[in-house]
Amino acid sequence: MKILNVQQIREADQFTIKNEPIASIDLMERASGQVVNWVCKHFSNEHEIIVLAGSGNNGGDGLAIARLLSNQNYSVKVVLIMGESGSDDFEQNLDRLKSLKKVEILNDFNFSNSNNDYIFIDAIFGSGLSRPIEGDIAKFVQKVNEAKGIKLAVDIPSGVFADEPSPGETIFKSDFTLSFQVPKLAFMMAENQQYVGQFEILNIGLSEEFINNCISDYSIYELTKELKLLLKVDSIAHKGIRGRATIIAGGHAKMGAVILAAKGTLHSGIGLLSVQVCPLCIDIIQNQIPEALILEDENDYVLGSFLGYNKQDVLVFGPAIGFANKTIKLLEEILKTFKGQLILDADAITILAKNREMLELLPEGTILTPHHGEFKRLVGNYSNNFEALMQLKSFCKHHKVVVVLKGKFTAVCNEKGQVSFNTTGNQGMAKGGSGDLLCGILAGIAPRVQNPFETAKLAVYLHGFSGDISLKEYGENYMTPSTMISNLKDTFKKVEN
Ligand SMILES: NC(=O)C1=CN([C@@H]2O[C@H](COP(=O)(O)OP(=O)(O)OC[C@H]3O[C@@H](n4cnc5c(N)ncnc54)[C@H](O)[C@@H]3O)[C@@H](O)[C@H]2O)[C@@H](O)CC1
Ligand SMILES: Nc1ncnc2c1ncn2[C@@H]1O[C@H](COP(=O)(O)OP(=O)(O)O)[C@@H](O)[C@H]1O
Ligand SMILES: [K+]
Repeated sequence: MKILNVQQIREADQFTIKNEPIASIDLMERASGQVVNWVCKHFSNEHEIIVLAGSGNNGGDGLAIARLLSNQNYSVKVVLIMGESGSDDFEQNLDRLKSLKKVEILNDFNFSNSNNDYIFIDAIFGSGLSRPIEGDIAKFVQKVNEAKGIKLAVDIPSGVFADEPSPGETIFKSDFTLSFQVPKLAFMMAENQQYVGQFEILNIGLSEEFINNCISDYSIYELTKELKLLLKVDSIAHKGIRGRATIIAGGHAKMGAVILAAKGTLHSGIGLLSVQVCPLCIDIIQNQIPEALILEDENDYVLGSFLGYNKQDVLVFGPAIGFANKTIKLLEEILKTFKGQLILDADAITILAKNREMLELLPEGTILTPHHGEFKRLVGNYSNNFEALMQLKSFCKHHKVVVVLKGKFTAVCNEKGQVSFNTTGNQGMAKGGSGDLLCGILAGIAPRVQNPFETAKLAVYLHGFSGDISLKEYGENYMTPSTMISNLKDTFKKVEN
């Protein structure tokens, strides 16, 4: 699903109006109708509706929504935030609303009576917001934020800038944002989560042709039939064609990361899994993961032996591996020689950040999986996710690699600076070991997907999906990376069918 910027959305509106053709007021009616359908589906007409309308087209939507909900027998009041004159479509909708005579139109609202059954619909500002909300409007928004009731934003919460950090202090806090046709980039930024709440994309029939032709670096990942086919196992398959993966992670007394990654790889369909381990840790792997072949390191406490790896399709290097000189040398040797798919996580990323000359050795198409702390070590500090995104794009373009920047809405970026956001996953995954499991899934599917960007997007999706099943099954506190491993079962079943 493509993410478009405000300028592109405006052009899509205009293109649709001209070429469908449809009058602007009718397009507004169609958009408002979609909001009303959504409200009717989710909330009964026992709720009291308060529409907060600005004077632009977002306000025009609000007035149309008020009329249409009233026609569906909801009790509706409208608060005009900026007076009675506005855009042409606003004024036309205000006339239509007045002639209906069923909806009370106010210039202020007494919030003291509001209760949890109230639904406040924010149609103050939409994508036309051009400066922070200030003065009386800010005070009003503040009051709504403090009031009891369900909060719902039309298109975008008032005060959120769609394509850049929102500069204002006062921003409408929605429980739900019903956005027209395409998601906005701002929705993918974790700092906006408190304003956006849960977002839904409503199809308002803007020209598909126009949207398909729009160029955008940003999209939201969606599983397609083609992607599912990549994971299909041929009926005459043998282990050799399902790929060979080696995990180089952990060290003495740090075997948890290895086990989580290894199980992730195995349960994602790899043909042959090898694990490089210190001699003292061999028993742990053999007990925990009998399927794994052991590559014995010559060091007792850290990993440092270069073992060739020339038959391997994919190598994972880094989780809990530490920073011993031998380990750094091993990574350097691998960067210089390994020809398959390399996946670098955790300590490997910190090693690169501290030994910057090694960054120049990164093979094209390497997948790196930093969380924000690790990514800042690579690119320097940033203060919001928009800045992080710019750093992400320039890092990937410069080094010709794929980076999985982990967090809420994990961003996967390729060497062209194209970014795909993931919407599966949840807060229950914020536990040590989740990242190790992701590395394992990446390695498990990489040999079959055969493309680092597609591998990374799909693995992040599957990882989050198993997290979502775990959330349902065990709850956000009880769930662990280990429950997610068991939930890979249902994740893959879904993909396979
Ligand atoms: N035909 C179309 O173009 C469609 C537009 N739609 C709606 O139109 C919205 C965009 O409408 P507009 O472009 O009129 O923009 P808005 O409705 O967001 O309002 C912009 C108006 O507010 C003023 N303004 C901006 N920031 C302000 C601030 N901080 N304080 C005070 N005033 C401020 C602007 O100068 C402008 O007059 C979309 O979000 C969507 O809800 C939908 O009806 C779908 C169709
Ligand atoms: N609030 C959240 N919402 C969605 N996903 C999350 C959230 N918190 C963590 N995750 C996911 O969990 C994983 C955590 O990885 P990481 O921080 O590397 O963990 P570790 O190194 O401890 O294994 C990432 O894939 C991240 O996207
Ligand atoms: K709004």
